[in-house]
Amino acid sequence: MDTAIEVRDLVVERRGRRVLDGISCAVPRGAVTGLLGPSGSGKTTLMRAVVGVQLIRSGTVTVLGHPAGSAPLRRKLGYLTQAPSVYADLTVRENARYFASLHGLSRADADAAVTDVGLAGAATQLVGTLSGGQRSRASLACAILGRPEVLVLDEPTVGQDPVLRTDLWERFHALAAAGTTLLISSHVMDEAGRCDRLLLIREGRLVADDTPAAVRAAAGTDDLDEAFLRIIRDRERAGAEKGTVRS
Ligand SMILES: Nc1ncnc2c1ncn2[C@@H]1O[C@H](COP(=O)(O)OP(=O)(O)OP(=O)(O)O)[C@@H](O)[C@H]1O
Repeated sequence: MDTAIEVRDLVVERRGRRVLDGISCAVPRGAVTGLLGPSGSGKTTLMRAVVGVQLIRSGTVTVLGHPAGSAPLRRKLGYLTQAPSVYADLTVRENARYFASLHGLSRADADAAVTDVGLAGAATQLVGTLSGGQRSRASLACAILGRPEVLVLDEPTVGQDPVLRTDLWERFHALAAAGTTLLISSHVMDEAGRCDRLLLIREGRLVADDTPAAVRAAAGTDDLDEAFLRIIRDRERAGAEKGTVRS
């Protein structure tokens, strides 16, 4: 496997509480990897560590062979945060063109990104007047327009209707087919099946790192929601048995 992101023994504490507890995983290049887990399980924290904006307690995070957050990665990594990061007093197009200019890209590149996220019809609308889902797509346009080698997208499909979600997933796969590495978080299990690989995280620990097919097979169910529950139950049972042996 050609690895784009490598995480080793990552421990993160926030306000004195351990929120990532020794995570190790590898994210393959040119594929869509889903980061799935319940609310508060540590998905955003892991993504922040990959982007290099999270203070870490120990461990290493390497992206395209460089330490996370280091200068060579600045132009190579795009990050979509959960909170839209576009200017409310500019139109969708003005935002995209502004971010394109920062990357030395053309207006045509900016307009293409706006079209890619399905916002061509709202290009001249002020971001402050968009719906939540549209605003999130305006942010997404700005994250993808530099054609970064690695895209870290924190819940990019929240608030989108089913048709748009399908369009966005098709776009993600088209980007991966063109060589982009995508790490995408979601807590919606029906999106897990759309990923090439899955990282399942719970309470700051990785509970699965495999393809959706292998996760289904290991858990003995086609339903990924159920598979996730079974994996957790099995781990808890194994942990309890270990505890019994020790005592
Ligand atoms: N700024 C912060 N200060 C202290 N603790 C934080 C901070 N941000 C998050 N946490 C805690 O870290 C843990 C992991 O949070 P994180 O945002 O990474 O989870 P998540 O899986 O992305 O959740 P969600 O799906 O709800 O976005 C949670 O217990 C959360 O309360």
